[in-house]
Amino acid sequence: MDNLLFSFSFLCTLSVTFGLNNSYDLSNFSRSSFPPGFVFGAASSAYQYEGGVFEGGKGASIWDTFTHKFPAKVSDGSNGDVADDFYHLYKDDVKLMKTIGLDAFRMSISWSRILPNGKLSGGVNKEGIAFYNNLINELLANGITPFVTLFHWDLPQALEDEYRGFLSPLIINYFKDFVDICFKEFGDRVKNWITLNEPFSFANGGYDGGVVGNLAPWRCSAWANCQHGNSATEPYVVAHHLLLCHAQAAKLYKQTYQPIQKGQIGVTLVTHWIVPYSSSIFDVKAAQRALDFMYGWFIHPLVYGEYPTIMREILGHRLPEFTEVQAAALKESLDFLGLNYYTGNYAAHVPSSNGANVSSSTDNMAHLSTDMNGVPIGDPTGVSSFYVYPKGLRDLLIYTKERYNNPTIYITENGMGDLSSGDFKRDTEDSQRIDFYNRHLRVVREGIEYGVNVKGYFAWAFLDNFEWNSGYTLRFGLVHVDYKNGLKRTLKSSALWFKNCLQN
Ligand SMILES: N=C(Cc1ccccc1)N[C@@H]1O[C@H](CO[C@@H]2OC[C@@H](O)[C@H](O)[C@H]2O)[C@@H](O)[C@H](O)[C@H]1O
Repeated sequence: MDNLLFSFSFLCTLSVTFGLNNSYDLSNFSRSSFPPGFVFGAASSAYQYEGGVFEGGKGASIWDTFTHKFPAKVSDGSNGDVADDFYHLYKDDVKLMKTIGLDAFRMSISWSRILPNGKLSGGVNKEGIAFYNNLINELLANGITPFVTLFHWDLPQALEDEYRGFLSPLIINYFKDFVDICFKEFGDRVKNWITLNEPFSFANGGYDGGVVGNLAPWRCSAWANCQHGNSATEPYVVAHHLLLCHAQAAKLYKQTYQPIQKGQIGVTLVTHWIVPYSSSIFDVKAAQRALDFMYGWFIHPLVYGEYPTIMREILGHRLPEFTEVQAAALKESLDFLGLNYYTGNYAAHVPSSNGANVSSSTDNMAHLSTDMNGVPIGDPTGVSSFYVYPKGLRDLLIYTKERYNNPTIYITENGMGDLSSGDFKRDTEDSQRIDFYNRHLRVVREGIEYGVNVKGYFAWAFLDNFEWNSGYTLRFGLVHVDYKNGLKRTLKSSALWFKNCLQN
């Protein structure tokens, strides 16, 4: 049994042998439950929060284009033109962060707000620089540490039009020019940088759509109902360029800025935890394949400088190669790993496709499901594909420690969505969200006790916001936003629960 499978099976055994079971003591957590200096935060992203779509000199992003050209791809036909109007309301929101007692706030920088047409040659937008300086200063003035994501999917439309965005290797230098400005302008105060948010989701959602649904720029094969694209090849090209963008950005930061600014840089990856549908070796192997195709696709190159063996075996030349220099740059690129975790899935073996309808979502030869013999993997949530499965987060943390050299980890997103009911009381008295956070924070603490090097935890999300293909129909926030009443903010029960826990 190869060592990957061994470690995966080891993990399954562990959860039985050591009684790491599913029943949780639901008592509230307190800061003292976690190591000194453990960071508690909440997260956001530019397109989902800011609004100000064309204010202050901002250029169009692919999400501005996608939501305006294809409103039917968003369940309520909405867009981020206004969103939470964070662009204008951020000072009040920072005060709410302080009221809750958050240590940190994860935000992203809109590339097209800094470089309206994506490139230096198009000019730097000074109003964009000013907005992020004001936001960063407001956070710091209120004792809140900014964690800044440089790319959270909102690519400048101009780069998509001129070069096809991340399908072109040219994107690597354009991304480097963009992050150079950010390090230079904000790096004296920003000490926690995340290059990319979920390269898996951008590559799968933007170029295949099979797992996360169709995200901008909405390319995939014709048989999957896209006008342009190739689900069998483009996700791997885009993912390769995303990894090279990350490596270049990290190299620039470490060589030019880190010695003076003394910050740290990492990347945020997302994965479900994958459980074999049965104890048959076929399903155990299918689960490992599914994990490698979602998580290993990115973490393996970042730790070992190469894609998982199983991906190379299945994909052959569909999977690009790293040069030795690129592999070395990847392996040196992480000060920390950001992990986004939402749910678990079962995986059952399926034979390889007969050559028809090949896609990155089915290359793993695994059928993913959220139930076993009709029994769901956990409590349902407002998101039809997300079930509450805290054990998966613990198993993921232990797996990452054992398999990927025990990196420093921040949980950069964890949370649950409710279907927006329109009833204020129902939407703000969110007891299931309290239970969700309590159960997931408990397993983070178990992971730390097991020796996993977790340094912080960010709730997704700080505010209810524009939830991509779900628009405003889903609410993930600790803070309620009333879209029918001037975007009024109200702390939900979960925000008050966090406040209580964080002050002890
Ligand atoms: N949404 C993702 C991408 C994803 C979706 C399904 C399965 C795996 C990964 N990831 C993070 O989830 C957060 C919650 O995402 C929601 O998940 C459920 C979907 O139905 C909904 O459309 C999406 O916004 C996003 O707001 C963050 O911007 C993003 O970083």
